[in-house]
Amino acid sequence: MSQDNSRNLIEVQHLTKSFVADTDFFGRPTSFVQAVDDVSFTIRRGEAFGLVGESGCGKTTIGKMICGLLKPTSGQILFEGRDITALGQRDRRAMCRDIQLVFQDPYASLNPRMTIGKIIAEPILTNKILPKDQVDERVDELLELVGLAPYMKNRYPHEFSGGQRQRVGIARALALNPKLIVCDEPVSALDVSIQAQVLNLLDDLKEQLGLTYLFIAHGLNVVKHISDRVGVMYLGRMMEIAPKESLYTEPLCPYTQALLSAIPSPDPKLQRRRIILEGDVPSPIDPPAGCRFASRCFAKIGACDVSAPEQREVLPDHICACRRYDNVAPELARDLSLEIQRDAARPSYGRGSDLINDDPVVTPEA
Ligand SMILES: Nc1ncnc2c1ncn2[C@@H]1O[C@H](COP(=O)(O)OP(=O)(O)OP(=O)(O)O)[C@@H](O)[C@H]1O
Repeated sequence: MSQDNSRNLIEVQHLTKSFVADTDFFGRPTSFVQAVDDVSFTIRRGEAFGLVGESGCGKTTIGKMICGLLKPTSGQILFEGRDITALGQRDRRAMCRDIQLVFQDPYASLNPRMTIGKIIAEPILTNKILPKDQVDERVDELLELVGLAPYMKNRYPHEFSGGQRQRVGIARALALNPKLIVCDEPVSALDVSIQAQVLNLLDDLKEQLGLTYLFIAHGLNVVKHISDRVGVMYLGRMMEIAPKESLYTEPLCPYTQALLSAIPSPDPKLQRRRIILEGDVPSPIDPPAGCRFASRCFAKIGACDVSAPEQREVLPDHICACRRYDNVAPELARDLSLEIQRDAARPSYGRGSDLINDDPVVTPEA
């Protein structure tokens, strides 16, 4: 990864986290869940880094380790060049002011007994950011920043809609002027129409306040709008990292291609070639020895079962951990990003045709 380090706000290096899955009669661990395994990536100042992958692949665990809520098993997290995993409690608390979290569930993340004014003021008072007589004014300012009226501060969370509650959660995260906000699936609990509003708000705040985001989501469609670069995870491993433009048009890893093919087309007259992955995700307690995705990969070769390739920069700024990245038909990648006209002849994939899962093209109703 050749990069100017001063551009990076966060550098995650060989991060690993395992949880105890089971213990024996004496309470000694007998098996472990490998939630995150040797993951490395950077987040540059002022960028939104999207982290995607299906449920259980380790996204939230990474977010929690960056926020200091979980201690890594091994690896480093450099924040402005300092390893936050090695800090003492006081230094970590100070550092945590710079890294705030917006939670997935706006219904569960706000204290129902506090007014939203108090919820937003709490971190300011606890961290003694402002004199008490200025806190009220700051709360009004934060409410306006997230599109809520200051008079609403005397209301309780149950008096707000899901979208409004998520705005309160964002205001609370902004209260300490953080440098990085970890957004853990911030819109997945909201209606689709409200999702777009909250995503637009986050995008506007990023421009206005020069924020940096780690934006966690299940699917590539949610992060497409907001992210500058995207990392794709599978079963604890980082499979691919690329700028948004190249990830969506030139996905190199077969798993990324499968995720992209699952994005529904907004135009019913257009159809997209779907890659249906067969089989289940292996258990994180006993993950495959080679590439984590090998058991479901349509492009795998024998070596994929034996050893996992390292993450490496295979195109400028495009990192991939797949030894088959140059063997999967480029036409397939193009079809996934450009979409195929419904009546167009199906393209021949040549070399890739024996590799891809040639499932039928789904034809939407006219
Ligand atoms: N405290 C814990 N104890 C034991 N196992 C855990 C713990 N937290 C997470 N795990 C396991 O670690 C793996 C990764 O979990 P994580 O929540 O990071 O995944 P995720 O990608 O964020 O999933 P989701 O999108 O569903 O939130 C899962 O197998 C999960 O069961």
